[in-house]
Amino acid sequence: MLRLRKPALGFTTRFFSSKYDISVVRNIGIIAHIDAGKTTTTERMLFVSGKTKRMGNVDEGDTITDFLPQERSRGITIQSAAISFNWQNKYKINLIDTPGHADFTFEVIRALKVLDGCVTILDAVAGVESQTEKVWKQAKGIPKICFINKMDRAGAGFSRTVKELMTKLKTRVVLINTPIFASDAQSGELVFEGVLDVVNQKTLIWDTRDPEKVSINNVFEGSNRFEELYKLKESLVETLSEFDEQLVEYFLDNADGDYMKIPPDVINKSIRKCVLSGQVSPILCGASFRNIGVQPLLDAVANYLPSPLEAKRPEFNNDVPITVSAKDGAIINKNKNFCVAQAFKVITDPIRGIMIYVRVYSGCLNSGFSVYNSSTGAKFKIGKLVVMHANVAEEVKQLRCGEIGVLTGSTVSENVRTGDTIIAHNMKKDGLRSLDKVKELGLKINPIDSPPPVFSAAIEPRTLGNKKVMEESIAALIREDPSLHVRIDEETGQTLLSGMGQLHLEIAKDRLLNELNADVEVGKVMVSFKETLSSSTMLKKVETESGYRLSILVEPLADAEDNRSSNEDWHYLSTDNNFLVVEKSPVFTSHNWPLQISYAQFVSAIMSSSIVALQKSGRIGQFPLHSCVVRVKGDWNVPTDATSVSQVLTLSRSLISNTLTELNDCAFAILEPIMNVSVSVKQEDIGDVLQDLTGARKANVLAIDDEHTLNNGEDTDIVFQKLAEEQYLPVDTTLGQANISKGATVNKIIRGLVPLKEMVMYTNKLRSLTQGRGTYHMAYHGMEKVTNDRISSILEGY
Ligand SMILES: Nc1nc2c(ncn2[C@@H]2O[C@H](COP(=O)(O)OP(=O)(O)OP(=O)(O)O)[C@@H](O)[C@H]2O)c(=O)[nH]1
Repeated sequence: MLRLRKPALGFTTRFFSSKYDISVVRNIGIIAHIDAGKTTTTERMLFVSGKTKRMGNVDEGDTITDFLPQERSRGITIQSAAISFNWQNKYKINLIDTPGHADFTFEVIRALKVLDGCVTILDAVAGVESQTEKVWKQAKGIPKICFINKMDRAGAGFSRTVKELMTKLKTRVVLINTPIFASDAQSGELVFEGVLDVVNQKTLIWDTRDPEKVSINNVFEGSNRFEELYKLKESLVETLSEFDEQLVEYFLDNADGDYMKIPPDVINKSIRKCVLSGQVSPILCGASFRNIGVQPLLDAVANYLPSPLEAKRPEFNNDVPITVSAKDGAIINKNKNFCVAQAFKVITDPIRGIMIYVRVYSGCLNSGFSVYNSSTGAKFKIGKLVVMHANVAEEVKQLRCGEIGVLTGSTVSENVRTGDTIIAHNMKKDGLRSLDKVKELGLKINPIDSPPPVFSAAIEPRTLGNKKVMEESIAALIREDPSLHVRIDEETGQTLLSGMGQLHLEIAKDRLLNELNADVEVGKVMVSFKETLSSSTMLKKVETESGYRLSILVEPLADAEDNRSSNEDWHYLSTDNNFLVVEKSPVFTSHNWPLQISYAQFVSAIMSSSIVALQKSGRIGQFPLHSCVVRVKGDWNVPTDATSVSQVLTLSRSLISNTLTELNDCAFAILEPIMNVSVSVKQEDIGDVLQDLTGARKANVLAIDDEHTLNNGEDTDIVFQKLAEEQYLPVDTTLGQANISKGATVNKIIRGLVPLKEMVMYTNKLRSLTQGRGTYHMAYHGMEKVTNDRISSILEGY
């Protein structure tokens, strides 16, 4: 028996204090459908790496990463938690465990923004579920490893899940290990006990009572697993050879044409190359709950996922030269001392106050640095820097290129929001003096998109005296979670809180009442409708005696996208798919900037006024505007001696409101959220469920498939179907050969697009139609114009 566990480091040990080697850093995320086992796998990773001394369990509510009271009581992940640990005393892994529930999709989006690689977890019984497909698409361009978890469950199908991965996610795969089962002496049933390691040509069998004990044995020619291993290794090498000529050369020159003679380091190098170029996804299997398969998964993270040196570059608003050096990491604009970081998460800690999570993309951030927020134009000093281990903080002096850490301190809280770009300069005392005004100070990493909120609820203080506490508490919630939105209804004066779903609003209510002690009453949860424009407004212009000049119009997003040119600068307005477009000024350029205020401050002022003006301007139901563009013409002017942007703010707000007021009613249309719904039912219930969906719920049914079908209707790819058929896969002994192609259960999946309004209270209806056997999952698909015959029913509810 070997012990695979590494010595515990404890929470406060800095991993690589003196010499910093960026190539050993792995910034990874764990993504999957709800309940696939993300948190359980994270918890086991922390244990086997020596980070924790005991294993937490989701079911007992004592995990490290799910530390919010709501997470522990409900057994689900609500917010993504970041934790750092090391592996093999060499690799430093910064891991983010993300939520699987569709209502918390923003948490996944913002984590993916700063991650370099992902582990996708799958439930071996459920296979590729709808949210897996969604997060896979969201993680486009990020190298991914797949871990087929829950191999211990009855009905687990390893090969069936691999086939689904290939056909539904359209990915090429290489099998790193496959399951090993043993026959239970008493029941005769197959019990999952370990894996066949294809790369190292070994078997790994876990002692489930002690997760650190693993029995590792070579598979020699003539032994009972050799034939299977040979076929798997052949398939692995053949797939890699399609993408890696060096491996073909090695095979021909050094391995005498024998797949088994290619050593693990050569295979690992080839897999790494193919994973980084996005050509294949390595597949591993295990049962985290039974502590099986986690160590090989961590090896795969270290071996195959990119370091920050190899990771995809962030997308910037401006073209700027980026080079990479092994010592310094990314160097932006040939300036080694130029630090660019992005804030991706804000939390309020009861002891430390506001904490801003950042990812450093170039240079170093030091505690006490003067920094610049190029998204808002604010300058401020950062306080302490810390690295988080879930909810435990370790103070550090510096965050270096590629690292993920947290900014703290009172100045930080007022000056940074989620998505902002932080810029620092490590050369002079006044770190900002020698930076290029537009190329460096104007550099912004594209912000983090927040999907539109689809549900809202009115919130009222129980007494008038509680109004201020309520407003401050809502502001604190939104600062942490920008996928929550608040607006005041102009007509009723009510405060409306909107979010991604019913659960999202329920959790927000819970936090307002119990964590933030806001004594509020929350009304009925209602669907959030929007309005949009079908034609542009007139251009409105203002010119003041003191020298301000602004020309603004509002247009439909589709029109602005059709006419997009390099002469304009696009800024996302943080909500409702709205944008601000600023046409380039021929007067104020990078070389000629005589103004006291910065470009970032000017843009930020118009962004704020646009957000407020667009929220109030719907004509038919007074809903917020969606998919619109506020365009500022390039002839704008600000007096050179103006030190504040308050005038820009006031003027732009009234221009936008006035030009929208002048539009005809027929230029507005109501939009409603449409959901991607999949309902899983028994064959005998399908008729009733279908009738209810297509009748009362106005569903557009796209497909009815067998569960585990390899064809997911919508966009089947013949090439991947064929590749999946040709892929060598071990027989799913737990299911029997026939089940690989036929599907293990008789459940049917109905997939369709349904207006969210018609899905309210669906849980109860489905329960009664299926005697509690049916389940469903829905996720936001998009906003669609409401047909004329439904407008009155929508307005009735408001
Ligand atoms: N049988 C079995 N159950 C598992 C395994 N891994 C996780 N589970 C169980 O599956 C359930 C969900 O596990 P979680 O780790 O919370 O799943 P998750 O993907 O983090 O869930 P969300 O974050 O809420 O989406 C819990 O009851 C776990 O005990 C496994 O390997 N085998």
